[in-house]
Amino acid sequence: MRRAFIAGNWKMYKTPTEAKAFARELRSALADVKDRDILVGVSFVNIAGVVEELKGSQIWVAAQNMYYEKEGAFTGEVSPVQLKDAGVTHVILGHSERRHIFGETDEMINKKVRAALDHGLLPILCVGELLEEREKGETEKVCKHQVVEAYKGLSREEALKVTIAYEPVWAIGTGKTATPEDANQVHAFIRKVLAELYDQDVAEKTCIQYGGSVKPENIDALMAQEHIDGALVGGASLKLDSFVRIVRFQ
Ligand SMILES: O=C(CO)COP(=O)(O)O
Repeated sequence: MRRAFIAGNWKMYKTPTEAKAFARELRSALADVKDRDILVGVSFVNIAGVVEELKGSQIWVAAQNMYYEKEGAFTGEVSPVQLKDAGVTHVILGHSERRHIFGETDEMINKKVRAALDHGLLPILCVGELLEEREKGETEKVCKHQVVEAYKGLSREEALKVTIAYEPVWAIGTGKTATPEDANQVHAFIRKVLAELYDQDVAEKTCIQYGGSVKPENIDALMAQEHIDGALVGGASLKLDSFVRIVRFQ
């Protein structure tokens, strides 16, 4: 059985002061939850405060992006070595907002996945199709391409360290969720791609989260699906009650 993994992606929300206070509240509200993995993905400037608040708890902290070089003249960028030292365990890579607003390519994402693993960070790789791609029936083709490109050069052992978040772009921040059955079908397909790239064991062990308008009202139905192992939650992770309810899915 795969362990459930619920992650909040705070995106570019919360100041350092707000993030610290929220992390403290979250820690106490979730203190008794031990049977699932929990993570918050925070802005770079919020890492130090949130890591401090969550130290010794079971809630992990992720960055939402990074550069793939370990150091150098890359003004404005943040390296995996810096992130590791700052206390994050995971890094969200290839989010659709990175791909579509900031022009990240599959090649860059592959380099970032490589660099994260080289420096002891666990990648959460986001994949997902645009609305027009879904309408053209290209969902599987797009997701396969993004997975194959991102995993290029990864050994089997490295592949086992990657979490995938399937986030259909048309469902992000729109209130439209893929139906649990539709999402499950794509998750099953992604597992098939992993079996082709590696083997059945990698396919079965890889955690695949769903993301896109996850809310307290739909989390239970999503998590009831065989191939949905968790969620990457945007808007609904910013409020204590809703994120706590999502983490406590039944
Ligand atoms: O992009 C997302 C998580 O990474 C999803 O965002 P929403 O939950 O706000 O739709």
